[in-house]
Order: sequence, then structure tokens, then C-alpha cells
Amino acid sequence: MSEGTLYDKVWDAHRVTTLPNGQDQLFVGLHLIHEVTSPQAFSMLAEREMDVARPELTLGTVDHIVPTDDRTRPYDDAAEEMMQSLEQNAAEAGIELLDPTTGDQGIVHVVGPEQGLTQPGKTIVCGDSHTATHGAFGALAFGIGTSQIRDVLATGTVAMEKKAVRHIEVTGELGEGVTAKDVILGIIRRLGTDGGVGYVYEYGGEAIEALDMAGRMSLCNMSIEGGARAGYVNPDETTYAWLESTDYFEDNPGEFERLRPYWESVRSDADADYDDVVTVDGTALEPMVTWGTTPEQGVGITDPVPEPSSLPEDKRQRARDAQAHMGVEPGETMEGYPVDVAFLGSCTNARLPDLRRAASVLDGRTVHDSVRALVVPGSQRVSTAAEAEGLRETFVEAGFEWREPGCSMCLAMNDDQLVGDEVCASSSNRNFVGRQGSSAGRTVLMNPSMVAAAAVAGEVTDVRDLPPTGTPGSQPGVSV
Ligand SMILES: CC(C)[C@H](C(=O)O)[C@@H](O)C(=O)O
Ligand code: SF4
Repeated sequence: MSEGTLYDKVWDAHRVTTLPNGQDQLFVGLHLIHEVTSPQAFSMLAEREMDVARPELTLGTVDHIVPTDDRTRPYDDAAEEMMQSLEQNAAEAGIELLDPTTGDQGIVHVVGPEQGLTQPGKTIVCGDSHTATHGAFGALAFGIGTSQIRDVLATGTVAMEKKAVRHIEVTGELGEGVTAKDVILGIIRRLGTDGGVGYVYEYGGEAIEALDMAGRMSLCNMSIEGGARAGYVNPDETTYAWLESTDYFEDNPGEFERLRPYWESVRSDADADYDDVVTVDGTALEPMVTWGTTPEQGVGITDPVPEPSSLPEDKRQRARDAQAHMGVEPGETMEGYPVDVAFLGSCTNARLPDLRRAASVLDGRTVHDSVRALVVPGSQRVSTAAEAEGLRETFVEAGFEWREPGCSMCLAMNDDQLVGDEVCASSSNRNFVGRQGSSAGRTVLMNPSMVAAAAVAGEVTDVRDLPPTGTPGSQPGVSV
């Protein structure tokens, strides 16, 4: 099964033993923790009077509950309690915690790669479903549950069942305005939210190789929304260039050269044996938008929302319910669907290149009067870098609120929430009913430039068609 793949090689390199229940016990190379899912696991460890086995392989951050506006402590009750619990657990165990005073705080799936700790050929776990993001570097990265967090804290290992590997080949060059987010929304539309069950997704092909690391992270991030256990891209020069510039490799001279042969060795072989192969024509993709309440209910911006009766039978009722919730009409495109809120953020799309793309759309334009727009950088480092190159100014001048890093309106565990049946053009990864804090709220997933375009137009619109900015006669156009 899946011989010669990166998945196979990294799995084998980390296997301690096969357990009586058939699962493999794997060494964990990096354990990321955040404030929502770790407290219970630490309590379970304390009940057994056990210590954290490998604090040096564990890194904490705070992201889900932190306020993105006023960060004066104490936070609101529940947030403050979670924050204190993480602070105490980290301090007692000797775990590094990237809290807001460090300048390195951010969403867990943004900070690991930034620190240079997300590396090819590593096993990475976190009590968070979007841990798949780290697969962008050719790591095996899995979201885990509370009892597994406890086990990893206690032993530095995790028990897991091996999955099959589906290679997804995205051919050709992506068109203007088409990004990694559109690739993954296109893949999920085609294979479904449960199409990946039992699989890990390996992404390859010309379109994937051309993606920068931020794009690869957006892509792998949503593997889980396609039902896959994880997703990854084989490491290459793009990966190594990112790693080489991180603090970790700058602070550890010789490490980069020492590890590189291992990274090369775990790449999938040219004749690797996959359990399944799917080919996607990258040239045929367009900017995607969702019309429903799961990430598979998406459509190209110029394509009509499907008639439920045209869908496979098991998807029809869900489509009808989703269209009723969203108030969308089948047969029409999503263009012109009114938008109340624009949210640029989340571990899918809040890295520097995402902000740059959105800012290039906003430059010289203004957020529509009826839209509340916020940009929430993925980390303090992203924020600082964006400020240094003037992006904050562009966002603020256009009418966006510039916030402090965190998960924010991606899941609305802090004050950043939709109100009533507001519609949100969102760069995040989940459009489930109630996801953004209001049960009547409506989420339309899209890429960052499309969020910026929706903010300007006050409705879902094709960023490629925005009228040019500038003085009459000059046609700077839009760089997407
Ligand atoms: C809070 C956490 C457990 C959750 C996850 O696992 O994904 C969150 O990050 C999300 O995106 O819904
Ligand atoms: S940004 Fe959203 S998807 Fe990512 S970890 Fe936070 S809540 Fe989960």
C-alpha cells in the first residue's frame, strides 16, 4: 500500500511499534498546543501524576480566544481562564509559549512554520483539525483529540492507524486571479467533503510546484475539509528557501545542511505506488465561491449555483437546505450576492502573500458603505512585516479595521462575530451554519483578493472584473 511515498517513508521512520489494536505508535517530532484543546489533556496528565515527556518538542500559542482589539489583561472571563491555564501548564512543564508579549504570537498553524519548526519529514501533531496545514512542508501533520494530546504529552508518541494515499495532480498553470484556495475549493467540490475519508492527500503537479509556501499551506490546510486525514506537498527548493531564512536555521548553523539530505530522501519516489490518483486541470479553475453551508458547496464565480435536482441524490436535500439558509437561487451565479462583512483572516489565508494580494486590490479603492471589513493577520510576525511594507496603511485607508492576530471571526470564539443573518465574505475554511457566531449568519468562502473585491463592491464579485482605479487615462488594473 502506497509504497515509495513520502507518507510511507516518514511513517516508517517514526514507527516505534505496532500495537495489539493494529495501530502504529509513532514518535512525534513537534507537538503544537493552544488554549482550547490542551487544558483538559494537562489535567488528565496531572491526575496520573505524570510529567510532560518532551517539553522541548512542544510549542504553545494562544489564538482562538484572544481578543483582536483591546488586549489588556484580564481578558473576558472564559478567555482569561483559558489563557491562565495555558500559561500555568506551559510554565510548569517548561514549554515555550508564544504569548502576545513575545511578538511571535499567532494562529498555531501560522507560527509553527514561521519559527522554522515545521520541517519536511517530521511528524507533527496538534489538538486542532487544521494541523494538516503543516503538510505544506512535506511533514506528516495530524489533528488529534484530547486523549491523544494527553498521550503525546506523556510519552512523546502517538498511536495512529495508517491510511491510504491519494495523489492529486493539478496540471498546468493557474489562470489570473486563481489561487491555492481556489484549487482546494475546486478539489473539495469535485471529491466532496467526505471524498477523502480513509486517505491522506498528496498534492503534486505543475500548478502545485509553482505555489509559494503560503499557497501550499492554504491548500493543505483544507485537506481536512475534504475528509482526508492529512495533506502534503513534497519538499523542494521553495520549501528549503523558506526554511533557510527562519530563526531556527539561522540560530543553528549547520542544521540546514545536515537535514537537507533527509528531506530529499523522504520525497515520494517517481515510481511511487499510490492507492488512488486524481488529475485536476489547473487551467480550467476560476476563482471559487461557496453558495452553501459546507466547503463542497462551491462554484466558479462565473458558473451558476447548481439546481439541487442536478446533484447526486444523497446531496440534494442538503443542497436545498443550504440554499434556503443562504437565500441563493439555483441557476444564477453568486455575483451580486450582497455582503455585510468582509473577513480577511484565519490559518487558511492570513499570511503575508494573502495580505499583499488583498491590499493590491484595495489600493486606491474604498470599502463599500454597507460593509464592515476586518483584516486579522495570522501572526504578530505577519502583522509586523505587513506594517513595514505599508500594507496596514492600504487596508486602513480603504476602510478595513486592522486587528491583532488570532482566529477571530473564523470561528467566533471571541467578540468577532456576525450579527443576525449577516453575510460574510470570508477567507477562512468553514462555512458551517453558526460558524461565525450567529446561527442565522451566512458565510461565503473565497480567496483573499475576492474578499477584498467583495468588500469594495458590497457584494460577491469577480475580482478580475473590478473597474480599474486611478486617474482617467491611467489603467493600472488589478494585480491579483
Ligand atoms: C477549536 C479547535 C478544536 C477547532 C479545530 O479542531 O479545528 C478549531 O480550530 C476550528 O477550526 O474549528
Ligand atoms: S483560524 Fe479557524 S480554522 Fe484555523 S485554527 Fe483558528 S479556528 Fe481553526
